[in-house]
Amino acid sequence: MAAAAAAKAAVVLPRPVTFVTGNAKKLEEVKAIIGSSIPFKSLKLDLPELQGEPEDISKEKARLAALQVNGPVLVEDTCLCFNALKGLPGIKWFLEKLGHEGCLNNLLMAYEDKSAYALCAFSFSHGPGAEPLTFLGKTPGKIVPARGPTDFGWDPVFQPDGYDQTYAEMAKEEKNKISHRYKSLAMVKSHFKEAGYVFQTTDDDTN
Ligand SMILES: O=P(O)(O)OP(=O)(O)OP(=O)(O)OC[C@H]1O[C@@H](n2cnc3c(O)ncnc32)[C@H](O)[C@@H]1O
Ligand SMILES: [Mg+2]
Repeated sequence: MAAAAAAKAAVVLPRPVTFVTGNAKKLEEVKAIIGSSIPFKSLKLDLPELQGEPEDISKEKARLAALQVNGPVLVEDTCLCFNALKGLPGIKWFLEKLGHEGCLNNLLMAYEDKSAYALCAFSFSHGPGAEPLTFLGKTPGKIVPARGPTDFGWDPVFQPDGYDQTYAEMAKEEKNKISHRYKSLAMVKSHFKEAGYVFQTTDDDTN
């Protein structure tokens, strides 16, 4: 009886979940962190990004992605936030216009406080019209003059607390154990475990 009730309550989702991003470096990390724990495939789409709080940007990305994909989606929005600037600059266009490295340091020149945090907001939507769930992962650190490879965004200028290397200098596996993205995805994975979603295979299950 109890088993029948549980079976009835299970949410059935078409398999796989689509992770929508236009950022190849993000995708690499997400693949490494999710592994085989959630059946997912990726889709490269540049979704319009509103300005606002990271959680709201992420939710809106998930709503748009679910409509485009017509199925379950994961998206994420990541920002680098300076405590001296009350959490700004955060938004993507600000970072892209200024450049990720020298200019970010210059921005903080007037301030003693170089502390910052990397914030990752993953959102999951069951499909078009479903309200997205959001999972926030935050890693504190500080802004330093750029060190290390420059192949992923602001990694060279962000040094997480408790480390003497920047994200860029760390081995990928090391970053993926402590990063904002890792923490947010740990919550996503727990959610999938607890929710006990049942995945129905579709023709689209190519991973
Ligand atoms: O399609 P989406 O997933 O939105 O990809 P995006 O490149 O637009 O990504 P965001 O808006 O979330 O990211 C804002 C900026 O931060 C950069 N970024 C994101 N995650 C990062 C990380 O872990 N390390 C360094 N830079 C990162 C990214 O390259 C962007 O320039
Ligand atoms: Mg984006």
